[in-house]
Amino acid sequence: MESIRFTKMHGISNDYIYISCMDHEPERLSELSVEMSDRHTGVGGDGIILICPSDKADFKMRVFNADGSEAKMCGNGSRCVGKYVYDNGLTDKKAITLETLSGIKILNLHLGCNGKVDKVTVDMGVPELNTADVPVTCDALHMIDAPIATSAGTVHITAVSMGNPHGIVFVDDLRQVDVHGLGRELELHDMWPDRANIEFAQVLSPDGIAMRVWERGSGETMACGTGACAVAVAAAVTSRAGRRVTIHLLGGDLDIEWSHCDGHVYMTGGATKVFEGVYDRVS
Ligand SMILES: N[C@H](CCC[C@H](N)C(=O)O)C(=O)O
Repeated sequence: MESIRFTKMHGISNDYIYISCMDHEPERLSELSVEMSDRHTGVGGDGIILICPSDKADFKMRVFNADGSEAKMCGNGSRCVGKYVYDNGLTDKKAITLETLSGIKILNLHLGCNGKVDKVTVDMGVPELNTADVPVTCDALHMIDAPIATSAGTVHITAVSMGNPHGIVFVDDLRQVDVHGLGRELELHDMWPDRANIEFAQVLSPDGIAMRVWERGSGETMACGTGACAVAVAAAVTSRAGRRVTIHLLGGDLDIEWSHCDGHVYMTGGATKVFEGVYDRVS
């Protein structure tokens, strides 16, 4: 039987199981994610996140959703990786680079009064709106408020990639949205060659947006960092809000700025350690 040491952490309640692979990487990672993510028979989480060595950056992050699919980027997860590597003494740097499947990200770590990381700002890079690069099947160069027929009637979708695909639906009242039914339907819509994360967003003010998210491969989560960035970009390109906004998610708030200077999206939010443990792998 293989025993796997892990640390449970969350980024505004988007909770993952973190496994250090600095010395050894478990096999059959997709199966392991399904097993460990189970909230009844496993540790419980939205997926697993591996912290690995890198020859291109200070560290490498791999993300597996609860259904075992591998994600190319995880905003909330990257903040927790920053906390993990600093608080566990793997680095003494407060600005670190993180290799992901969607490129190198830069993390700036903020310490609390206890000297541990409590908040992180992540340079999430440049958002991608070209439909071919999201990817989403669409004749137009960009998918902006495009009408899409669904079982709940026509919805209007804006497609954005933050290294992973997102479909954003702006609504007048989040309380009226069937996030689980419509979210799953849109995640699996055939316009997405690789499925997509689906965000429902209600603009509250020029600098405040509430959202809920149905994540590809994990279902509704309490928060999604890349999703919050995608919502901020979609709100700006459709003139619904400014380029510096607070996104209010079920699990907490994220501050997002889409910089006029370099076109990068910067996300700032919390990172929390819950507990450590050892998982005895069953299969
Ligand atoms: N929760 C993550 C996103 C995971 C993305 C994953 N669901 C996918 O793209 O398949 C975040 O904070 O950005």
